[in-house]
Amino acid sequence: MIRAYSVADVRAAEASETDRQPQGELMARAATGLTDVVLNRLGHDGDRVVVLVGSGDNGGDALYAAGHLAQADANVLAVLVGRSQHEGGLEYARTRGVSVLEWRAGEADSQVLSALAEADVVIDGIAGIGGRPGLPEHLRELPDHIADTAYVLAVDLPSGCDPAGLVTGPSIYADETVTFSMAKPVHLLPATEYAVGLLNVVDIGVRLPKVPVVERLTREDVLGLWPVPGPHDDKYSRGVLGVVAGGETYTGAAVMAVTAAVTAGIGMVRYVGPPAPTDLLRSRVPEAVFGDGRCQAWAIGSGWEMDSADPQQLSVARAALASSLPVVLDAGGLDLIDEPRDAPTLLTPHAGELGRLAERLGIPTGGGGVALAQRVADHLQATVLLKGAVTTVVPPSDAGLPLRSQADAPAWLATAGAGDVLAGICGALLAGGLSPLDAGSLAALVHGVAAEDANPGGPVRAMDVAHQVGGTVARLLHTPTA
Ligand SMILES: NC(=O)C1=CN([C@@H]2O[C@H](COP(=O)(O)OP(=O)(O)OC[C@H]3O[C@@H](n4cnc5c(N)ncnc54)[C@H](OP(=O)(O)O)[C@@H]3O)[C@@H](O)[C@H]2O)[C@@H](O)CC1
Ligand SMILES: Nc1ncnc2c1ncn2[C@@H]1O[C@H](COP(=O)(O)OP(=O)(O)O)[C@@H](O)[C@H]1O
Repeated sequence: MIRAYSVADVRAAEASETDRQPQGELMARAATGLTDVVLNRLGHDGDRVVVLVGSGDNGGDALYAAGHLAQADANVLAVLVGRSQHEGGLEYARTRGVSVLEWRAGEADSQVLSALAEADVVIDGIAGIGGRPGLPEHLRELPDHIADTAYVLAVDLPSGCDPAGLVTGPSIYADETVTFSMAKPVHLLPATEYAVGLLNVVDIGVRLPKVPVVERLTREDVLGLWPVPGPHDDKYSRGVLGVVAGGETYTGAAVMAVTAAVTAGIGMVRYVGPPAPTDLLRSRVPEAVFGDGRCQAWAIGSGWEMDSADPQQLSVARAALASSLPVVLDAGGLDLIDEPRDAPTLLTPHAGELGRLAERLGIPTGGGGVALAQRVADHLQATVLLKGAVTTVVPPSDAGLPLRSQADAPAWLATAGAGDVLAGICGALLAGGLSPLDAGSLAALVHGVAAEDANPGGPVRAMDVAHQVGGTVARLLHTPTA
C-alpha cells in the first residue's frame, strides 16, 4: 500500500522533526537524498545539469544538491526563477563551483536557453508543497525549452502541480519525482499524477502522520484482501451475486459483467434480464443461473437504458436497492438512485456519468473530478468509483477513510465494455464480503492488471479482460511481484 498524507499533516510532521534537530538538518538530508538519486541517473563526469531554483525551501533543497553535484564533477548551472532565493543554499552552490544565471520574463538569457536545450539532467526545484497550482506567466514557456532527451527530475513535486492533487494546470513534466519521507496527494491523484513520472520516496527521518488522505493498493495487497475460499466453503458461503444488466439493445453488457464475475471466482451468479441477453448468456456463460433469488450482493445497470428498461429488471433492481444488501450501480443503474443510502453502495460512473448524476441531484459540478466524486459520495452516502486512466474510489467523508487511487491499467483498456467487466468484478467482491472501498479499489487494480496480462503491450478487447481475470488473480495471489 502506498499512503499519501495531506500537506498540512506533512508540514506538521516536518515541523515537529525540525524542532528535534539542529537548524538546517532536514534540508541537508533532503539535499543529500536528492543528490544520491541524481548521481545514480547521471551517465558520466561532466554531464550537464541545469537546476531550476524557486524562492522557497524547495529551491533551497535544489541549491544544496547543486553544490554537491558540482563537487562530484558534474557541470552544474543554477537558474534562479523566483523573486528571492534560499541564501544559504545559494552561497553553498556558488562556493562549490555552480554557475548561476537568472530567468527573466520575456527576455530569457540565451545562455539559459542553450543550457536547457543541451542539458542531460534538469532538476526542477521551482516549487514544492508550498506551490500554487499552475506555472506563473513568466515561467509558462520554460518547459518548452527543456531538451526532449533531458532527464527531468522534480524535487518533491513537479512545479505547477497542485500539492493537494485536485486541480490540473500548466506544470513541469517529470521523468522522476524525488519526494521526502512520504507521498503526498499530488503524487497519486488523477489531476496531477500524470506529471510525476517515477515516484521515489527518500527517507529524511520525519515520522509519518497518523492518517493518510489517499492510498494506493499495490499488487502485494491482493493476497491480504482477495476472498480466497477455504475447505469449509460452499458456493453459497462464498457469495452469490445477482446481476441486473444488459437489455435488448446492449445484450453484450450482460455477458461481460457476468463473465467477469464468474472468472473473478464468485460462488454463483444469478442473472435477471429480458430474452435476448438471457439467451446469449445461456450459451456463453453456462455457469450462470437465471431469475431472481437469494443473493449476497447485486450489480445493477451495465448496458441499461432507463427509457426502455425491462419491467422485471426494474422491479428486481428496486427491490435490491430497498434491501440491506450491498449493491454496485453502474451506467444506467445510476439513474435509480436519488436518496442517501443505508446499505453498502458502490457507484461506478465515468466522468460524464458522474456529471449527469450530480446535475440530476442538484449538486454543483464545478471542477469535476475527485472533488465532485466526493460531493456526490457525501450527498448519497455511497462510495463513488470514478473511472479513468487513474481510477479513484471515494468514500463518504464522514466514514473517515482515505480515498483510494489506482493507476494499474494500460490505456488500451479505454475500450467499450471494459466498464461492464469492472462492474462484474466489483459485484463479485461485494458478494464476497468486501466493503465498497476495498471492493472498488481491488477490482480496479485487478481489472487493470488483467488488461495488461491479456495482451501485454498491445490492444485488448473487453471480453479478453473478462476471461483473463481468473488467471491474473492466481498470478497476483502467488507471485505478486512478477
Ligand atoms: N519544511 C521542512 O522541514 C522541509 C521542507 N523541504 C522542502 O521545502 C519545500 C517547501 O518549501 P516552502 O514552504 O518554502 O515552499 P516551496 O514549495 O518552496 O514553494 C513556495 C515558493 O515558491 C513560489 N511559488 C509558489 N507557487 C509557484 C508556482 N506555481 N510556480 C513558481 N513558483 C511558485 C513562491 O514564491 P512567490 O512566487 O510567492 O514569490 C513561494 O515562495 C518542500 O516541498 C521541500 O522541497 C525539505 O527541505 C525537507 C524539510
Ligand atoms: N486512458 C486510460 N487508461 C487506462 N484505463 C482507462 C483509460 N480510460 C478509461 N480507462 C478504463 O476503461 C474502462 C472504461 O469504462 P467505461 O467508460 O464504463 O466503458 P463501457 O461503458 O464501454 O464499459 C474503465 O475501467 C476506465 O477506468
